[in-house]
Amino acid sequence: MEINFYKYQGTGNDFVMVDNRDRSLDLSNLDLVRRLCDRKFGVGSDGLIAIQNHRDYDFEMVYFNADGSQSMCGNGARCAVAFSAFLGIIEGKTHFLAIDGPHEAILSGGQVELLMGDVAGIEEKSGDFFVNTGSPHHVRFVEQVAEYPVFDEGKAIRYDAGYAPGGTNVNFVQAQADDRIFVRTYERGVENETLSCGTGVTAAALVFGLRQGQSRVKINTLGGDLSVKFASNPDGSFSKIWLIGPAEQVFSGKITI
Ligand SMILES: N[C@@H](CCC[C@H](N)C(=O)O)C(=O)O
Repeated sequence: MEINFYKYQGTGNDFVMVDNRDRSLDLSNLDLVRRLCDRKFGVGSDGLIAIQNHRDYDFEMVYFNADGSQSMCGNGARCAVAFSAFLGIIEGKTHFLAIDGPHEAILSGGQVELLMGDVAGIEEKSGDFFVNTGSPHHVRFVEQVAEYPVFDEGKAIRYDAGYAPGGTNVNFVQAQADDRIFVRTYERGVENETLSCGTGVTAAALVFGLRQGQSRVKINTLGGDLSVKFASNPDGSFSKIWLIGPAEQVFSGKITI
């Protein structure tokens, strides 16, 4: 059996995308998901996204990490919006469903503005921070993020007993200006550093923006530039959180299964 797939990247976070409106791909087959994401034995990606029909939304995004686990993916959602426009499901604006609930997005040129879910607040963790932006994120500020041992430190925190059993993603953040940060992320489910993580930079931007009194933060990642704007509320929560950045189709092909 052959299935058409597309490859997308959003600031270097890369995804195998499948139009699964006909449900031809069996998403309960996690061995297949893992094989397609494998960089040696498959297409190779940080995750796989299936676009499916939904009665109440333009589409549903079903996201898997490369290891077959599921969570919310901000960069993946931006790519899913671009892919849905490519498929003719949506035009400039959309209302779609992801694992953490409904989202809105605006697509203009190659840029996607994604409305994230509201965030309940920021937890302090012995000088670091924890924020759930649809996926769990530990945030640590460091001096020289370019030289920081992201894999080793990220893995240690990801598997820390305090985050068991689910674990967490881990973001290392360097302030570059009053309204700009550099972020490197160790992602659970990929079990490695990725070039960018959308929910991760959102978590880092909320912590940094609140501290700096900024409602818009620019973010550099190893894979490119993003920005986050948000409203902070008196009770410590955040709303109207927009993650903004590029999403691009890089190639397409056929999967033989
Ligand atoms: N790369 C993603 C995050 C994907 C989910 C994460 N690895 C997890 O399991 O929590 C993003 O862009 O947000």
